[in-house]
Amino acid sequence: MSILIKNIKELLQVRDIHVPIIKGKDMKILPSIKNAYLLIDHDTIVDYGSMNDIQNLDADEIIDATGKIVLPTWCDSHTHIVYAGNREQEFVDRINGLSYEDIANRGGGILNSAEKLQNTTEEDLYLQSAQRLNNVIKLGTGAIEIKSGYGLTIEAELKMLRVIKRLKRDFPIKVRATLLAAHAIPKEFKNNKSAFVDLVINKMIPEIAKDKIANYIDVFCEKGYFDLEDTERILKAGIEHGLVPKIHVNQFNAFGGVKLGVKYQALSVDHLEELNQEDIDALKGSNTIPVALPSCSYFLSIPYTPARQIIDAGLPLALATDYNPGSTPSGNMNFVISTACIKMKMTPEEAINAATINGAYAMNIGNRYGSITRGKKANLIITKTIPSYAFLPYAFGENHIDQVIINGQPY
Ligand SMILES: N=CN[C@@H](CCC(=O)O)C(=O)O
Ligand SMILES: [Zn+2]
Repeated sequence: MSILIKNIKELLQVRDIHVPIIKGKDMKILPSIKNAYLLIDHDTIVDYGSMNDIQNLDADEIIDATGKIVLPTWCDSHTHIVYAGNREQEFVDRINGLSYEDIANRGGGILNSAEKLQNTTEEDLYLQSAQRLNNVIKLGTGAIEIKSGYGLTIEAELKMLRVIKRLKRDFPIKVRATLLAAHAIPKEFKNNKSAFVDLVINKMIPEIAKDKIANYIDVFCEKGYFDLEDTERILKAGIEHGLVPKIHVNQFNAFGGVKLGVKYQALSVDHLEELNQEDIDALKGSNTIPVALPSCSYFLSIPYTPARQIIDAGLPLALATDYNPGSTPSGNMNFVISTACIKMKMTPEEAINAATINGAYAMNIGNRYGSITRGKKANLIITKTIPSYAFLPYAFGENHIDQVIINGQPY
């Protein structure tokens, strides 16, 4: 089955040679072809170019994209979409004056979601999560990372990871799985955190790694959750079991988590709402990509990750949703891109690079995802008729997507 998309107003993120990561000033460059065509064979991009150079290309199906822009689907490298129920009551509590920290201290927050998840059947958890995944694909996400972390017991963490495995099997997009056993300290371990860290290291990581059900190891490195010593112990254990670190750091406090992540060659360090010069220096010369989650800052009214400081220091930056029931009940990458431009002063080119090639890097899937390159997966967004690609972040809150193509098939 082949598809020819012709008369494309502008084809974005065209890279003849695969580019693994985009940093600093280069993030301002978004290569494109105006008045373009793109040819798909089965699930793969096989050719593209200017309509002026098109040579009798034949295809089983032709899509006329006059007035429309075509770009690679979003690569969302940080989500928690497998969760049970919602936390809108906590949202109302925050409106009425409580902080995220106050709610967590009262036994709400992550512990609230863990209780809900433990009391939800695996089938129901799958159905709730599948609905969210289906929705985000329609919003243009073509590759996604999903974390555990609302289980907090071996059984419940395994339940989450099995649901992720089933989503991977049942949906056509690329799914990567992360073990985030150290997401919060369960009530039973309130006064004995080190016993919980021991459980994570001695039982959870070996058991889960044995099933080869996760790709990454994550820790919520934050005051009141897991400190540098806990994080280091967990990362070491994860690495010993073949898991690559990808961590939550600097959401509320900066105290050396970034440097620690770099020391253990984390693929990414995520959140970074609080960031100091020492963190920036640690990232320089490393292979660790910083990941910003602007929808989380928006929802919690906390600072935005200082994108300008990061990019102007010559570093790369990826953008992701953080879709979860507590700090970001939205998986809309289009909103992330708008918010990055509006609130973090990223240019549309920087935001699109951050959400495609750099998002793919943050999941280590750049060889097949993130750009329009011959041989990469035909995962594409076809927009509605819009005046330019800057219109995508500019006209925020509206859906500009006409069609999503996943593995060469309209979704
Ligand atoms: N900060 C840690 N984890 C999630 C929020 C979890 C929750 O509140 O349920 C995050 O990335 O924002
Ligand atoms: Zn998160």
